[in-house]
Amino acid sequence: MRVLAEDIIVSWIERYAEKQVLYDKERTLSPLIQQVNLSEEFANLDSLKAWAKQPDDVQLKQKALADTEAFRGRFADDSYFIGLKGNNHYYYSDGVLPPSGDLYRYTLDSAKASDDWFYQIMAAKLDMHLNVNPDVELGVIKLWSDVLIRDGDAILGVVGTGLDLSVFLAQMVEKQDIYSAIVFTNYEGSIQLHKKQELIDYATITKQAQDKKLIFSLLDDIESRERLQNTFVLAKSHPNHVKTTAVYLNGVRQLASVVYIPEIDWFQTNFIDIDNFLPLTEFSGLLLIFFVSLVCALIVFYGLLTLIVTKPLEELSLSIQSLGEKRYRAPLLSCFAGPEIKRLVHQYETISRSLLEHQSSLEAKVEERTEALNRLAKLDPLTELYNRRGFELFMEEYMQNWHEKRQSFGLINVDVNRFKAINDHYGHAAGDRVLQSVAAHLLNLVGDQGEVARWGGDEFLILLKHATDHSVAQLTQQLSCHDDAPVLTIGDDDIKATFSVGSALIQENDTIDDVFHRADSAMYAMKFSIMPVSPLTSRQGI
Ligand SMILES: Nc1nc2c(ncn2[C@@H]2O[C@H](COP(=O)(O)OP(=O)(O)OP(=O)(O)O)[C@@H](O)[C@H]2O)c(=O)[nH]1
Repeated sequence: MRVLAEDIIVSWIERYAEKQVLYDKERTLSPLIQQVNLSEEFANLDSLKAWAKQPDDVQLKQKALADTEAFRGRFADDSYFIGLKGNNHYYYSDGVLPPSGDLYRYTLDSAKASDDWFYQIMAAKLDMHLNVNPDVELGVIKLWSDVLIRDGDAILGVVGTGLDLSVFLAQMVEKQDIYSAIVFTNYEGSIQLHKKQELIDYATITKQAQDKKLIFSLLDDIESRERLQNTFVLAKSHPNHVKTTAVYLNGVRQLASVVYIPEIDWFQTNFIDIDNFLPLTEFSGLLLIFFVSLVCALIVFYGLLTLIVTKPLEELSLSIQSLGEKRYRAPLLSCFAGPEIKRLVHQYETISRSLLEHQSSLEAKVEERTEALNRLAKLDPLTELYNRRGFELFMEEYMQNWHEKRQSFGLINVDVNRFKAINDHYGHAAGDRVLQSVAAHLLNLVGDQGEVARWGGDEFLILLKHATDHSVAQLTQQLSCHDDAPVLTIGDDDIKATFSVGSALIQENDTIDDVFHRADSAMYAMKFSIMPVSPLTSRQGI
């Protein structure tokens, strides 16, 4: 805001100051410029030049003074002065003839400081010079326009007229409306017009450099002085155009606008206190509008960002999370989602779908394998009957049904007779095949009336559901009957597998062990009763 404000002020001041210079030229400075022009015309009077060449020639003097007196009325101050180099005489005329009756006032003396201006102007060959100088002899302070009397390269003297300084100073105070200071300086920066008269550098031409009151010394710091000096150089190269620079004056940051006025070889410098002239508070309305606009823009930006980026990414994140938690939910995209995000989500969906398919096929396979392993863990690999572990699960289930639903069951213990002898005689492989045929035989007998298991070695167990004394006895009878025993042909031999069978029916307060032991004991009772009469093969009659 500061930069903006200052830009506005600077460009405004530049325009204002340019206009003002033109205006000042017309109004304030035009009398001065006019006096300078008149002084130049005055210095060119032929009779004056002729007299100046021979200052002691009385006739030439009379002729010249007649012409200068005729000219005097054209000067605003109705006065003029003539200083002749030839005899160092100083003439002054303001319409009042001195008692001597001669316009001669005194003789200039190069040794006198008050007369130094005369010799300096000629030495410096300043064709035109404006000078604020007290006239000690006459006791007045005037703004003098000094012009050289020349005859070709030869300098014959200095003429000019004075203007009342107070008129200019009054006009400057009038003009000082928006400015903190208006300063007119000569070509080297000596202050010629200033509201504070004590700052005016009187008779600057005759002073030593260190004694001059320069505008630059008014400034607070070296940097400001250098900036103003550079601006003077710049302004001189662009006459009548305002050049600006920021400086510190009286502890305040000010904008100095400098313009060079070639007609009088002066600079006009106007200082303005920027902060005071246009404080930032003036911009508070603008600031408020800017702030509200900024907030609105941010809200719109946030909304768009949310719609285009944040929301779709959030959806994507939720979807990824759901994927990790195995409850996949496809991301829902609004039509505002950015094209890049849509592309990203689309790619994510493709990948996640294939991942899900792969995962579900893997899971199915794992489940299948687990089931197979579970089944295998409960099965006897040789006979494919339930093994001890699988059968125990059934025993638990049957016991539970007994306790909860009073479903009775019977347990039948079946042991192959003399199986060792089969093994020993026909070999282990043959023994395996006998066990397999026994298993098939038992399954066939039991059917869906119960479960069959290989308890270990050549020992099998049967669980008979909804059993009664009768059904248990009937099955036991069937198993014990040697005529119905399974026969396996190995080579020329038919091997008949006969069984020792013991059974028990669940009784009140029985544990499964009780039932098991009763059946086991019954089986052993039978085994001991029939041993060792059962034949190994039907043909051998062993
Ligand atoms: N071929 C084969 N033999 C087995 C298997 N498991 C156990 N056996 C054998 O079965 C035989 C069982 O012997 P015993 O317990 O004495 O049974 P048995 O010879 O029928 O004697 P009794 O029960 O008194 O009639 C042992 O020789 C075991 O090595 C098997 O999976 N396959």
